[in-house]
Amino acid sequence: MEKLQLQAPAKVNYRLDVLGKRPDGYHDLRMVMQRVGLCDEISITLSAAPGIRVTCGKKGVPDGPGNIAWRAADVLLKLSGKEVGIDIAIDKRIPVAAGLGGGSSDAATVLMGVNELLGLGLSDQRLMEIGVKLGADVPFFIFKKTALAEGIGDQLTAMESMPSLWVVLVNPGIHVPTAWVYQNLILTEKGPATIIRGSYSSAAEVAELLSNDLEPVTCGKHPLLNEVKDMLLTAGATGSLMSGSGATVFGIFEDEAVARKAAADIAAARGWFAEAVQTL
Ligand SMILES: C[C@](O)(CO)[C@H](O)COP(=O)(O)OP(=O)(O)OC[C@H]1O[C@@H](n2ccc(N)nc2=O)[C@H](O)[C@@H]1O
Ligand SMILES: Nc1ncnc2c1ncn2[C@@H]1O[C@H](COP(=O)(O)OP(=O)(O)OP(=O)(O)O)[C@@H](O)[C@H]1O
Repeated sequence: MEKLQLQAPAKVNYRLDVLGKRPDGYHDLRMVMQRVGLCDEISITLSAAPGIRVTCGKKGVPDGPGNIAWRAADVLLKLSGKEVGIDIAIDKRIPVAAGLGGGSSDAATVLMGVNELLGLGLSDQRLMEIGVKLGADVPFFIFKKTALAEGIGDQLTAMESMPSLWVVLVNPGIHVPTAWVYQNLILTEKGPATIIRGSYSSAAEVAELLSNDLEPVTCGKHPLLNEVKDMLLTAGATGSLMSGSGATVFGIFEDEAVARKAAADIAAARGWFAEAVQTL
């Protein structure tokens, strides 16, 4: 039957301001979110045998109903009322529990893919409303543009203009549960919020935007991450920051060769995950 082969990209947070805690335990945020060209490969196949089957085969990622991609397919299959089977195979390239939104991107990609395969005709807006119930980052991956994200991360406004950059992602094998980071965040009174413009035109301008309120929490527990940030700057990055709740750290570069050399040198020296990718 019908099959789709799709790519689910990772994201980095150029900025993450925590504005306050909500009565439901979630936090109000103000973020700038950017997709990057490190992708999970997802194939979705419709079959006659009813049920949803997810295979991933990556350590730390469950097959079956524990997988966020399974839950995404389940919502749409139930909504369709159809008696078909959905087989999902995920080739996981994005580090897990790494602040790169890998699970959220898989879920968003499955929502968009199953919508198409089952001919449901749901709008992106509707898919985003369904997606936010699976995870706060899911709507961003359906939006598909560099965004100012507010609310819990689901109120999205497209940035007017952002430069195409090289991003070096470095993960020293540290996995951090997002819920733990938010639970250990100490909210402090801050001065007036920095203005976020709609338009940035160079790595130097984006570097001025780089700031993440979750960084002190994760770096406090894993001080090695401060060293990773410095390694990226020494290797020529215009700026470096932890992404999301961590523990992946990224550096921004204008020059492809410098970015590729930085990633190769860090991977060779320390044996860590280090890749140079482009912004999407
Ligand atoms: C850190 C980020 O990745 C930045 O983009 C997101 O804020 C997290 O997005 P996510 O992983 O899709 O988040 P969810 O799966 O919905 O929630 C994971 C946990 O993070 C906390 N959480 C998440 C989003 C938010 N605005 N406030 C929160 O406090 C909640 O305690 C929740 O239990
Ligand atoms: N398809 C999936 N891909 C990755 N992790 C998954 C998936 N399904 C379930 N999980 C579980 O979700 C947790 C981590 O999710 P994910 O990789 O999205 O974290 P993250 O990259 O830190 O996300 P964020 O940037 O939103 O903080 C792990 O406990 C993992 O077992």
